Amino acid sequence: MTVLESIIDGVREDLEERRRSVSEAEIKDRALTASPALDAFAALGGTPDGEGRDGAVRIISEVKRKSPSKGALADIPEPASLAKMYENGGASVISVLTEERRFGGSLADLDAVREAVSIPVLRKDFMVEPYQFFEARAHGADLVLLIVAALDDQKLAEFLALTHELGMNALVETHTAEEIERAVAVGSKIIGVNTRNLKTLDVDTATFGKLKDLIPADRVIVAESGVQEISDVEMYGARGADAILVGEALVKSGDPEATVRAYRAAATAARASAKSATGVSGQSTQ
Ligand SMILES: O=P(O)(O)OC[C@@H](O)[C@@H](O)c1c[nH]c2ccccc12
Repeated sequence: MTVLESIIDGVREDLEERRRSVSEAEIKDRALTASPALDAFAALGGTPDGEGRDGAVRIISEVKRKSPSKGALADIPEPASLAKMYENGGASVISVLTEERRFGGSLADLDAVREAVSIPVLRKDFMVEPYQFFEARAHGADLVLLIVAALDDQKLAEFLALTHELGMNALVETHTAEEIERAVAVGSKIIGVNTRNLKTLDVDTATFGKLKDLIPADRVIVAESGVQEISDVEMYGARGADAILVGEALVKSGDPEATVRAYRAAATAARASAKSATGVSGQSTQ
């Protein structure tokens, strides 16, 4: 069994427990009466036809207590105040892990962050049942994560449609050329390349540059995972990331606000200079 499969087994068990206390009818009702979702695609710099982008590299800042690969990262007693610091530093989206067993997150964290910030919020979890999409919306999420490696084509299409019906966007996460092809084919507007392999947990940040050109330029392209220092965000920016998802480096930083600000500026500058060096949109010479 891969790590991903064993995480999903736990997610399903926890989900059945929640379903026993809040029925599907009830959670649907809460989803449909929640205040409307914010436009995460626009917040990440997306435009309808890919034209007129401003060239800024956005930072998706994550509230992450622990992970299966790294163990405990940070206590985060107040996710709301961390999220507020991220927002003040210029984050474009806040990602909140809601998976409990391996990542120490919860829907209560999502509620707290939603209350605290006015930018879009991503519910970061392992989405395997329609119930979770209603739940995400009911708890104020604007964006959900869809992990291509965890879904067959039919589920991917079904879940993307449900996400859009609920007024949300999806960050569709890939790790291989084949997964990118599937994400593109289903019409994903926001596509992430996770440089961490969720089956083995190995990180190789070069994966982003190798795969990025397979994603059409009218999609919002997100580099995910593996940022340790500012040179990593510069590399992702130079390789043409529209946005970068950062967890560990921000939760461990003594000054999350300044770190987000510095990452955004450095990635944007690196992207601009790579672009002017080659004359080709967002590509480096390698
Ligand atoms: O802490 P990092 O290396 O900056 O990674 C953040 C984020 O990309 C990572 O948390 C992540 C990416 N995809 C996921 C899927 C599920 C859980 C977590 C993730």
